[in-house]
Amino acid sequence: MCGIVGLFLKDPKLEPNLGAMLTDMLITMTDRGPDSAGIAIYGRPEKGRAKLTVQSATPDADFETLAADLGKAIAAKVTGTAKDTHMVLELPDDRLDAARHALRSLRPNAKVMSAGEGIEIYKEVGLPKDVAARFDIAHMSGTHGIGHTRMATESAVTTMGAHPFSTGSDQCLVHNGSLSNHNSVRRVLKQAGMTFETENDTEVAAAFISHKLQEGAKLGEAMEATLTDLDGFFTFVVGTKNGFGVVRDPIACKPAVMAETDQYVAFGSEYRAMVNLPGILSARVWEPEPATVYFWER
Ligand SMILES: NC(=O)CC[C@H](N)C(=O)O
Repeated sequence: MCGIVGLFLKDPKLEPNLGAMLTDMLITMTDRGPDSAGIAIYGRPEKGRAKLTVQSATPDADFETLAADLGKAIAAKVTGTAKDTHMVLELPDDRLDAARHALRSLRPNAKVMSAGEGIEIYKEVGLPKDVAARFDIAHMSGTHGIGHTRMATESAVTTMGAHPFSTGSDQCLVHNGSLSNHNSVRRVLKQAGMTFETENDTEVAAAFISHKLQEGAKLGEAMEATLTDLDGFFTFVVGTKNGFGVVRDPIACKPAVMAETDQYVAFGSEYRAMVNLPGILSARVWEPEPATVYFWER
């Protein structure tokens, strides 16, 4: 099981409703994954600024002076917005690497959920309705987003084991299925310098795509490579700063439905995730083909 939803907006008029639409879609998929839930939201990037979303199990202690401490450490203006166990830190985009580095010594127990110009990732153990409420996802606006509700197969039920996984700037991936060769792919990626936070198979898929993108591949090419190099079952939905992609393994036993109108492209593990979207009754609705890469970029 596991439930996936995704929404890539073409019509800017829908942007204020992105969080509300994704929340509704994800809650519909609750019975596909009771363990943990997460959402990646891509907001419109602000020129010269970047965002670092961090999570802490002890937010009161860790977040109170974090923005000021980080600002001092990297000699730049840093602002922080806390939501429950997560905090979004905004800082100059050329100080992002320095900020990640400083965070490791300033707050050794804080975890980086995502980094980039547009992306924010919120994920925790729990049901979609509770996770979405904790982070007030329904009031977030943005250009595209991806949600996931997990029934664990490959690693422990923890915050870091929840999807989406982000292994590169403005990148994320969610997965329904299980990979049989993730340990050997992880070894190869580690040798190439990629680092991992969990024993999870999906994190390997995310890092595989990030590594291909770092090597200069386009999103479509990186996703195509999963079909030859990753073994097992998968439906993947991938997000980048400007793009949104879907790919299923050649057997495609993990369900997937897509819908497209002039206003959006939507993904659901099942059609019922999309029933409340505007104009769904006249949308083009189809099942993505096995071993076929679909992607949209602005
Ligand atoms: N049920 C699933 O699709 C699980 C996805 C992935 N293998 C995980 O454990 O996180």
